[in-house]
Amino acid sequence: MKVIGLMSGTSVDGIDAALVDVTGSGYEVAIEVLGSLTVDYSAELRHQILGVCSGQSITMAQVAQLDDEIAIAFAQAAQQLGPADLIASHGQTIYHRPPTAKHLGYSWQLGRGDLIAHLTQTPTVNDFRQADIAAGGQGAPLVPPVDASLLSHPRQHRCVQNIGGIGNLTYLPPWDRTGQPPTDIVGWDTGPGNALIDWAVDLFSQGTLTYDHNGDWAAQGTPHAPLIDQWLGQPFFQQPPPKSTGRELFGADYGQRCWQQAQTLDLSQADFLATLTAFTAATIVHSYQQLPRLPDEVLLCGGGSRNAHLKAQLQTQLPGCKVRLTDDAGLDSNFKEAIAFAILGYWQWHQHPGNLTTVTGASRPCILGQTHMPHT
Ligand SMILES: Nc1ncnc2c1ncn2[C@@H]1O[C@H](COP(=O)(O)OP(=O)(O)OP(=O)(O)O)[C@@H](O)[C@H]1O
Ligand SMILES: CC(=O)N[C@H]1[C@@H]2OC[C@@H](O2)[C@@H](O)[C@@H]1O[C@H](C)C(=O)O
Repeated sequence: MKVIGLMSGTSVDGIDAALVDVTGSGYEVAIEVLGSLTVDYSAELRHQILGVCSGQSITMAQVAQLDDEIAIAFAQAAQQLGPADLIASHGQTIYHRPPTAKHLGYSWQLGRGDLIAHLTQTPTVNDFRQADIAAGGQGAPLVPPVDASLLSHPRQHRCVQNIGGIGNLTYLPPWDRTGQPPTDIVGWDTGPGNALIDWAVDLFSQGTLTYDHNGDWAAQGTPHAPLIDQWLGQPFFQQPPPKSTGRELFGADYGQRCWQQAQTLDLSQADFLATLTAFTAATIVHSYQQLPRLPDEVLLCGGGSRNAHLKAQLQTQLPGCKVRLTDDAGLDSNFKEAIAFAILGYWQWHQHPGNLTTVTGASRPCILGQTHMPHT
């Protein structure tokens, strides 16, 4: 079955799309990636989405307009990849509230599925996070079971580390990828990925740059170790899994507070970027220290895997693990999340549960997503 996976994440940079031929059943799926592309959001649309994510008030009419603009952009991205049997669209997260002891989680993705189905004349699955959340789960991360199916190694312990706007890990004990996955797979959000670095680069470049290319700017500075230790003391990092987070915590306000602290210590812009980058690496390593054991290999994906400075820091802080890219295990690190949603869509179509309760904390396995059929 040919499935198009569509994903735009917490970096809000654009839509990643992958056309994937998926075969097999359950966790024993096989894939061939037939095409992929990224469609950048227009500066105006990105600005609007970031505004909403940072808590800016908008009217219901503006929400409706934004929802449609995102759906149209997603449909156009799918159309560029050509016809498919199914579209699996994550949509654009504009709000994510993890569950607490008092209330269920809440997660809102814009880009309505009915409109994508109508515009592309292709059945479309979306709203992947809702069923897991209704069952008491975090609703995120959802990609770990796909990581298990595509990236488990028969003898080695692996971790897959996505570095998007937010970072998330999947811990994969050895598995030969037949039958049911091991019950000790875990995964959770590690904290900020590129979100804080992107925020600071945007500020320092007065909006002319959106990210620190290869980490070159951070590489010119010196990290401030006591500040990193202080930031790691924050409750999110002490909280046991399952856990998830978003721009609601690691957004502009958080970045602003960090920059104020750095200024009182007379840190230069480069020193601040070096500190944020080292902090991002430290949050990931901190999460790995909570695992049953350190992995033999860490496979990076997401845009942050192209930040050479961040990757080098991870390798230094995890001396016993080989830090590589998912490409080294045969999966394109730039499009892994889009490919993963194609598989999650395939699982919905075949009514196979998509969440791992050991990851999200949901009370039961759930069929994830809603399918919208096109009306001819
Ligand atoms: N060459 C590079 N050097 C440094 N950073 C890079 C480079 N290329 C991309 N990035 C970073 O990757 C980000 C985009 O990553 P990605 O597309 O994985 O994010 P995302 O889709 O929002 O992810 P998620 O949903 O997992 O949060 C950019 O905002 C930028 O910070
Ligand atoms: C609510 C939401 O959109 N969460 C994203 C985000 O981006 C990274 C991290 O936070 C992860 O938990 C999740 O995305 C990935 C694709 C997931 O669900 O596995």
